Amino acid sequence: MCLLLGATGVGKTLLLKRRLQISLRDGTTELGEPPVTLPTVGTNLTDLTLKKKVVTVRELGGCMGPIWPSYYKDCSSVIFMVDSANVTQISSSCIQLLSVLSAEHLHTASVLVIFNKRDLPCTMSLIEMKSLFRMDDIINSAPQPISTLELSARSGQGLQDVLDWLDSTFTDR
Ligand SMILES: Nc1nc2c(ncn2[C@@H]2O[C@H](COP(=O)(O)OP(=O)(O)OP(=O)(O)O)[C@@H](O)[C@H]2O)c(=O)[nH]1
Ligand SMILES: [Mg+2]
Repeated sequence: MCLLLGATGVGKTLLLKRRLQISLRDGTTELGEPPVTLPTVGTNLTDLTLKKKVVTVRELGGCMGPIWPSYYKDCSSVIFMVDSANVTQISSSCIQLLSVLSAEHLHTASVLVIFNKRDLPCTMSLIEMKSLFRMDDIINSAPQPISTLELSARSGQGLQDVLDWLDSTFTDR
């Protein structure tokens, strides 16, 4: 089981919908306009078919933040998503990420931090976002292996890297 976490509106549901679209189209054609998403109130379970496995991803709505920890058991990997175009959310996202990393049940989980919405003109670069998050310090002090990626769930750019990360994470186990 992989948990998909992040503040409300960062693009978690769109990421899952895009992935399902790609698997239906065999990854060959343009994705087109993004499907409509509504804020996730509760959780959203999606089975993703990877190269070697089917992995269940559980999105937890951003509005569920206070009860995220009740889903941490039995989870082997975590994707934490950030909206790179929303500067007002950076500090709260950083605190949320630190709290996820310090959760006892997640100490052995593999973690991917995704900086989403790279298609927007106001988005900060990966280097800027990592520096604002002090990502190098976080990576050095956290018990988990942490990877970072840039994504546009809207255009699909970077989506293959997310799938490759999931593939390698679930193949190694
Ligand atoms: N431009 C742009 N918009 C995006 C991107 N990803 C998501 N969005 C938009 O952001 C809004 C929120 O996306 P959701 O996927 O519903 O966000 P969420 O993280 O699931 O939010 P909660 O379920 O409330 O936690 C929607 O209007 C999406 O179309 C992106 O990469 N680029
Ligand atoms: Mg959602």
